[in-house]
Amino acid sequence: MLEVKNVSKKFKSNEFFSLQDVSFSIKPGEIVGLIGKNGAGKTTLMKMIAKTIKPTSGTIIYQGKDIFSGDNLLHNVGLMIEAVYYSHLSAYRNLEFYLQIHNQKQYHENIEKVLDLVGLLEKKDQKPSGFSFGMKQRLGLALCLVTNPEFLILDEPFVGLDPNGVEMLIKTLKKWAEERKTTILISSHQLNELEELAERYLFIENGRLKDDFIQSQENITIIQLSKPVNSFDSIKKKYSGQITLTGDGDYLEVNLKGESFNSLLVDLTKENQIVAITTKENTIQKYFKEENDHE
Ligand SMILES: Nc1ncnc2c1ncn2[C@@H]1O[C@H](COP(=O)(O)OP(=O)(O)OP(=O)(O)O)[C@@H](O)[C@H]1O
Repeated sequence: MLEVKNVSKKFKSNEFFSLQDVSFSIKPGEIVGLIGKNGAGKTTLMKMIAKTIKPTSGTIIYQGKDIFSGDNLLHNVGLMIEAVYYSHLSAYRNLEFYLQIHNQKQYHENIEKVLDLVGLLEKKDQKPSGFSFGMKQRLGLALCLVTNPEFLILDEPFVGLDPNGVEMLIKTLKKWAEERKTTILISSHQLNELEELAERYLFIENGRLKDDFIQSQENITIIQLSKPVNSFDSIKKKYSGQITLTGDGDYLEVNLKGESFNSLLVDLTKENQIVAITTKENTIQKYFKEENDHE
C-alpha cells in the first residue's frame, strides 16, 4: 500500500538531515505506530507521506504510484497532521467546505455520521473558535474520516486530550479500523495509548529508522539457569528462534506458550537447569527505555 524508499530530508535552514535514508513499507490493514523522541523526525516523515513537504531524496510510492509524480494520488488518504479547520465556519460547514474544496461532494451524507462518531453532532452548528482543545481535535478527526479514507495518517492525535477524550478517540479509531480494515500510521508519545491500537512500530532516532518491529502484548518468561549454556545445546536446537540467551548466558528469554512451554520446562528440569522463573512485561515503554539507555 505504501512504500517509503531511501527517503532523506534536509531543510534549507539546517546543516543536518531531519531524516536520513528511511525505508519501510506498510501493507493494507496494518496499524503502525511511529515512535521516537522529540525532534526525531516523525512529523517530517508524516508530512512527506502527506505530500505537504518534498523529500530531498528518495521516493514515496502509494498504491503503486510515486506520490510526487502527479495530482490527486492521495485522494483516499485521511490526514490529521495540523489543525486545518476554519474558525469562522460551523463544524458542519467545515466538513461541507472540506468536501467542496477537495471535490468529494459524494461523501456529503457522511457529514452527520462522522460528527456523531466523534461526539460533535450536537455541536454541529457551533463554530470551532468556541470549542475546547479536545473538541477541536475531534473536529480534526471528523475532517480526516469524512471521505472514508483507506489510509489514515495521524500525528499525535492524543495530545491535549483528557483521559476520557483519549479513550473515546481510541474507541472511535479502533471501531473505524476494524469495520473498514483501514490502514493507519499514527505517531504518539503516549505509548500506553498507542499500544491499544498499533501492532507494529517504527522507531526513529536522529532521523534514522532504527527499528521496525512487531510487538505482541504477551509477557516474556525469563528462566534463570544454573549451568553454563553449552551443556544444553540440544535444547537450544530444539527451541531455536523461540528462546534467547541473555546476561552471561545464564538467563533464557522464552517466547513459548502451552504445550511447548511445558515441554521446555520438562527438558530443563531433566538437566537440572532451572534456578528461578519470572516474567518480564513486554511493553514498548520498556523497549523505548532500553533503546535510549544505549546512548
Ligand atoms: N520546517 C522546518 N525547518 C527547519 N527544520 C525543521 C522544520 N521542521 C522540522 N525541522 C527539524 O527537523 C527535525 C525533526 O523534526 P520533527 O518535527 O520531524 O520531529 P518529531 O519527531 O515530529 O518531534 P516531536 O516529537 O517533538 O513532534 C528537528 O530537528 C526539527 O527542528
